[in-house]
Amino acid sequence: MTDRTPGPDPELALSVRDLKTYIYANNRCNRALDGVSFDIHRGKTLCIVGESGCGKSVTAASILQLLPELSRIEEGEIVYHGAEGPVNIERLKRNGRRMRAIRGKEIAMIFQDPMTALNPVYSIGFQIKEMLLYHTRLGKRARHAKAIDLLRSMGIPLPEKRVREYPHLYSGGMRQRAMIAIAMSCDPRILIADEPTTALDVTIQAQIFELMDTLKREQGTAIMLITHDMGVVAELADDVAVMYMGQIVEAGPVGQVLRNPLHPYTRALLESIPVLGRGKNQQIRAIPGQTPDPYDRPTGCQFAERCRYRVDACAEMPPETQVSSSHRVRCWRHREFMADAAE
Ligand SMILES: Nc1ncnc2c1ncn2[C@@H]1O[C@H](COP(=O)(O)OP(=O)(O)OP(=O)(O)O)[C@@H](O)[C@H]1O
Repeated sequence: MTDRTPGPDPELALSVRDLKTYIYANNRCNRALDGVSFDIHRGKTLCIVGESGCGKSVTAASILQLLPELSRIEEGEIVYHGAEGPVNIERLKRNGRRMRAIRGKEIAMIFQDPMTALNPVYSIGFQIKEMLLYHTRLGKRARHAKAIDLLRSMGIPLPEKRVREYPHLYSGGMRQRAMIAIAMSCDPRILIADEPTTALDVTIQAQIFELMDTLKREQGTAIMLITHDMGVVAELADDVAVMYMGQIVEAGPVGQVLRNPLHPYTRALLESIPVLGRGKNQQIRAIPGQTPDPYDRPTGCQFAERCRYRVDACAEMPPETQVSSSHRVRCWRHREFMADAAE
């Protein structure tokens, strides 16, 4: 008999399973990530969306082993699928050789504010070349040529001149492009982008998103994009994971989740975005109430207090239910929303 067990998915770049990352302060514990699972695939963008404090950045920091002090991965797995086979990141030493090689070279990150990542006292070219020196075997000339090529491919005009310039001479959009150039310099398999365009105006924002989309399509980079904006999700995501208070409350292919949102929180996020062309009288609903104190969470559904569909059952934590092969949700009442969509 032939073995029909499916082999590992060759497109899988990262898989996170039941990840629990806790932060400790004053003898109290914040379950910042409380059982988070998702996959990131090559050539696809996964958007992680949710309000401030839901755990988006702690997810990124867990993957890169850059967690704040007094925080710890308590349970779960983060498996990076690199060229040399799977690696359990959570078992690596934070500053060990393997983790340092993965961080930056294989999994790169760009941040909201490029000035926090760019060093003001070195030229942009120097900073790209440093990455190449540290992570590749390229010689001096090749590093310089690659730095210019990278700036050119990021749409920076006159790259031969600008490679020598310092960050303060770059505009906000150009700095963000330079940061992406540094991140992409070693051809990472995964690019994590934490709200990369929040500080930029909408035209530049659209250009940066287009650039990220090109990287995904042409280089097969797997992108994990962190955002609080459902508009960004609709535009860029292949898959989406909606987070609330350290849990993924709904996840799936973007078309399925946006067309048929099954969690009241996803619905509320969708109602909170303005739609172009509907005029200024359109109903945009802010989500009422506030997130609970992370150090003193309710035992049941974390969203219940703010949920207009709340019932008694919500005092108990709803299980995660798989509603199709790739769409999952954590809400006692999701079947009713499925029925709504079918009508
Ligand atoms: N350095 C830190 N020290 C203590 N608690 C932290 C720290 N960073 C995050 N937290 C806590 O961890 C939880 C998750 O926060 P996280 O920063 O991941 O949220 P986020 O979704 O990225 O928010 P934002 O959109 O504001 O960046 C929150 O309860 C937050 O208060």
